Amino acid sequence: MSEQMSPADRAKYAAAHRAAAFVEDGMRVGLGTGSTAAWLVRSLGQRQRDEGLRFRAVPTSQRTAEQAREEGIALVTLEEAGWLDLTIDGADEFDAEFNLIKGGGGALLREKIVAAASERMIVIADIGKEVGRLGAFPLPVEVIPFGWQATQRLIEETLEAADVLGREVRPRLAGGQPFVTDEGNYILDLHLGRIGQPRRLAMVLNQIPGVVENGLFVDICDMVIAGYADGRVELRDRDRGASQQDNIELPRPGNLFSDIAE
Ligand SMILES: O=C(CO)[C@H](O)[C@H](O)COP(=O)(O)O
Repeated sequence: MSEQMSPADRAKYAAAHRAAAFVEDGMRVGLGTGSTAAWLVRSLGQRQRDEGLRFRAVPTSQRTAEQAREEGIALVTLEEAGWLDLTIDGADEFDAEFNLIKGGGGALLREKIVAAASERMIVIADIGKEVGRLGAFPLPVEVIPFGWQATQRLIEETLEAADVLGREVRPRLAGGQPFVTDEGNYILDLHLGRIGQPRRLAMVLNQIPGVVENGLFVDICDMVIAGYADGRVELRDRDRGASQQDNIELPRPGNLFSDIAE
């Protein structure tokens, strides 16, 4: 691997490269968003060039769509694809029950729709994203711009009523203005510290008027591929309840990859 890569990037690349091997000819594949997913898109582009792999992909963001086009990956809409064989995406946190926090990159809505419309979802992440309990990473909630302050207040009241300890809700900003998602919505980041019941919280949040979707992914992820800085990867399969370690020889990503390493 490239000498300039940080340990976290090496781990992300290892996980993404291993996950790319799960894509087969003719598949319809959901492509996630973020720096780990960007390594995946590069790895899949490489497989197309080296092996003649052919598949169609649904991107979860404009950012991923642009990168996939540059790699020559055939893109289709979710409407055109109908249903997907596999989605591969990053995560901000994952726990032992395969629950996730996603949306650090602001693409949680499309990411959840695409993952839920897939036979299988594989999460790729550096091992540092594993947590005993979700919640140290602020939970993103996508809200409609109309009356978003009222939605924020309703979320705060709901958290208070549910006795959630940390309940600071902050609008996400970009350049001093509200961050706008690909769907034209805003993001509120919930600083909770610790999420005791992710399934319950996900359901409660989605009942609040103005909330479009939240970044808790429960019962969606089927496999986690966790990467280590030395290139090792660990595959955890939800159905098999088993963990497998791979020591694969990683090809050097080279300078081509330096632009996508955050
Ligand atoms: O949910 C996401 C984007 O909305 C990303 O998957 C998540 O933020 C992880 O990003 P990265 O791979 O850059 O660490």
